[in-house]
Amino acid sequence: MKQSMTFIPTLREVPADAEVKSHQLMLRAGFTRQNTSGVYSYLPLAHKVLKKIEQIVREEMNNAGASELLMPALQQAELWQESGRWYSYGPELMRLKDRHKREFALGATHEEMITSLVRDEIKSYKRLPLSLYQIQTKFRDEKRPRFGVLRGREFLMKDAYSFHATHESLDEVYVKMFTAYQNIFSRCGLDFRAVIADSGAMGGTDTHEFMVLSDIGEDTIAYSDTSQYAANIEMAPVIATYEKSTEEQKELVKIETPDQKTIEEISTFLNVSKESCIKSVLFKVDDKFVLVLVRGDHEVNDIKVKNLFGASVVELATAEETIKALKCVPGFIGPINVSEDVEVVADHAISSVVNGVCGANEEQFHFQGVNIERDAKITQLADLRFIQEGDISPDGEGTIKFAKGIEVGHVFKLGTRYSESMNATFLDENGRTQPMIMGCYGIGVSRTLAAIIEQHNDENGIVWPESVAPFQIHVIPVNVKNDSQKDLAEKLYTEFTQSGYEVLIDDRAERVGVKFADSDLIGLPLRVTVGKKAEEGIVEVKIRKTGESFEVSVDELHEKVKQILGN
Ligand SMILES: O=C(C[C@@H]1CCCCN1)Cn1cnc2cc(Cl)c(F)cc2c1=O
Ligand SMILES: [Mg+2]
Repeated sequence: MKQSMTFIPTLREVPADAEVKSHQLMLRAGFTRQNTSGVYSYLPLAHKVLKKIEQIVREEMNNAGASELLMPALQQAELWQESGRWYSYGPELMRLKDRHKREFALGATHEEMITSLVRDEIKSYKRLPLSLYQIQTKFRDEKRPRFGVLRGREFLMKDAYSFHATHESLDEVYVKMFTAYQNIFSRCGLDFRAVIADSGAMGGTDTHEFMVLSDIGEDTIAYSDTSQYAANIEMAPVIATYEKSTEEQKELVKIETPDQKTIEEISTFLNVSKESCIKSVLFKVDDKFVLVLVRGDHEVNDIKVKNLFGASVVELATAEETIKALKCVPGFIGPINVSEDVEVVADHAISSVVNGVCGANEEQFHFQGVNIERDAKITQLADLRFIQEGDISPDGEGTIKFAKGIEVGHVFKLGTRYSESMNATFLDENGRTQPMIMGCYGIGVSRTLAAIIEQHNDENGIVWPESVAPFQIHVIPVNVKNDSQKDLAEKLYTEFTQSGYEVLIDDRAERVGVKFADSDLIGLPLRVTVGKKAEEGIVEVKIRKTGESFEVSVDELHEKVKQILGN
């Protein structure tokens, strides 16, 4: 491709509103432009990288036995009404009406679509298992689109779905997909971890997320410092046990604690440890109030609360709701003398608190000498806190450390969540009608592109792994007005292209400083500069990754390039 003919609008300055490296570099290197919040165009260089990533995805999906198809983005509301998700999803699901006022969703995902397609055609166990996938634009009206294409409202996803007669068959395909994902992200040059995840509203059992390690990742990974254990912190179970102090139980005493609300303030004001404070957090779990107790040095894990109650919505109660439910302003609430319509549950660590402190459900007052099993009515003790660094690893080996990750893949064992609600059944070998067992497997293709940039860049720009680079070689004539430089550069461009390399030539009449700065920004693996020594048949080769550069005679050049780029 000739740069004078294509469209690579590079920027000298770092755009102010781009907070993360990949967003900055995609704008500066002319890979993307934002059209509106969360909506982006992928310019020619980004488009070529997307195609490279897609090609890797296709090869691995096909190798895992899946067949590619393409489903509609326009999804009739009836499908989502059958699964119930038309009602359970809120503003994130983009909806529209056609000219006949019929309602549609813009595809946020395709469980309903694929299930309705397969149920009409597959009736016998003999036709199972079946794995299908697509690579298509998804629409999700994110509340806070940010970080460029990392969290957009329109993005490219590979979504695969598998259908099975038995759970064993699903297990087999799940492993094949898991392996395919490991291959895909390795081939994209990513440093990633597969972590045990929370299946959330998807139901089903096993689920893993593929996380690219990055400080700007929104997800927190809890991993063991000695074993292979790694989980999304949302679901990492806590197996720690707590020794109970032997001190005598004291009387319950109400004390004045003027304006002392947080655990920090209370433990300082009363000169007690955080471990002996009881943190009370009021949630709305679907449509009822639940007061969750955790030890003062722990945090409530709202996903665990959600899973404990099998709820679809769990939200922190507002101040008004708190006053309504507990007859007390936030900051002084607690589990003692709580009205019947508030359920109180506690994390396991609470049972080790002796003579603790908690809110008195009276403004400006707390209780001391609190012994929960004596003074309050707890309906359940459960694992309700976030795991912390230093906790014992859930597999019993080593201690937990945290890392931030960008979720680029997510695989689920769905079970019959959709086949039952949408009546996708088959006749098993005994002639009995059964719901199909399903799996689903997603990769954020456009997010993967940005994640690669997050992990492959330096102070001068992007440093593409060769496997996904938009081009392999950047030929740069220093001065296109000098015939020997111009002719040699074009000759090399033609020869490299004929040898099968993908070549970008900067044939613009720009100053060499601009060309080199743009070349570093765009970040192709290899640069061949044709400058003053063109007459002597000498060019300069530069390796983008290492910064190493050296002069090479033209007749050794092809051999040298072959060594560096492989092929
Ligand atoms: O997408 C999945 C599960 C798997 C992931 C792999 C590929 C197939 N889908 C989970 N999820 C996430 N956000 C969503 C947002 C909206 Cl607005 C929606 F309507 C539905 C979903 C939704 O279902
Ligand atoms: Mg996910």
